[in-house]
Amino acid sequence: MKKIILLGYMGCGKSTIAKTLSKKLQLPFVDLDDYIIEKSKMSIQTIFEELGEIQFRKMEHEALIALLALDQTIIIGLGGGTPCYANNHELLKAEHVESVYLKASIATLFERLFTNKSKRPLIAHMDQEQMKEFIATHLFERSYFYNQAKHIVSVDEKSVEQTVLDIEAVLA
Ligand SMILES: Nc1ncnc2c1ncn2[C@@H]1O[C@H](COP(=O)(O)OP(=O)(O)OP(=O)(O)O)[C@@H](O)[C@H]1O
Ligand SMILES: O=C(O)C1=C[C@@H](O)[C@@H](O)[C@H](O)C1
Ligand SMILES: [Mg+2]
Repeated sequence: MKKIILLGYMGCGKSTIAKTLSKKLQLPFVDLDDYIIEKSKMSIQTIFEELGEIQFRKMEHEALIALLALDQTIIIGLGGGTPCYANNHELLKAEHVESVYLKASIATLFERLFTNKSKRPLIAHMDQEQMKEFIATHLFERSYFYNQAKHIVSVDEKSVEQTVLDIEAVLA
């Protein structure tokens, strides 16, 4: 069964876009971070603080394997780092997977993340300048993995509705 996967940097809009896409395509949507929260009964911040990032990455890898194996066509919104750890980017090359990289510029990401950083442990403690520098470096490091998606959709200066239309077009 097909899996439509949205991936990209924190704040690129995976969760937001997936909700609208899910209504439009009449397909269930599972957010990988929410799935981990539900299974572990812990918030992402608590997992990072109490178990550490390495344990989070293991939980994330197992959650991805479990969702890809579901006998159901669904939309999955990945965590920002998911394609960049374990062999997750290889799992995304499977034939039944349609992966879509929601590509956002540093400026777009900064604008969306600065006002909304508290639930994102990697950036929660940063000031404006630190965050700009962090996003630039981190996005550069991660782009190698993101660019292996089967489809790339740019999200800069687009409404949620426009991005959803663009995703539908690449999936058609
Ligand atoms: N055109 C737009 N498309 C998507 N999100 C937008 C747009 N304009 C503003 N936003 C805001 O940007 C933020 C995107 O965050 P969202 O949680 O969807 O990203 P994410 O990729 O799921 O991040 P994370 O990897 O941290 O889970 C939201 O606060 C959303 O309301
Ligand atoms: O970019 C990342 O590494 C992360 C993004 C979020 O979706 C969460 O999965 C977590 O905060 C880590
Ligand atoms: Mg999200």
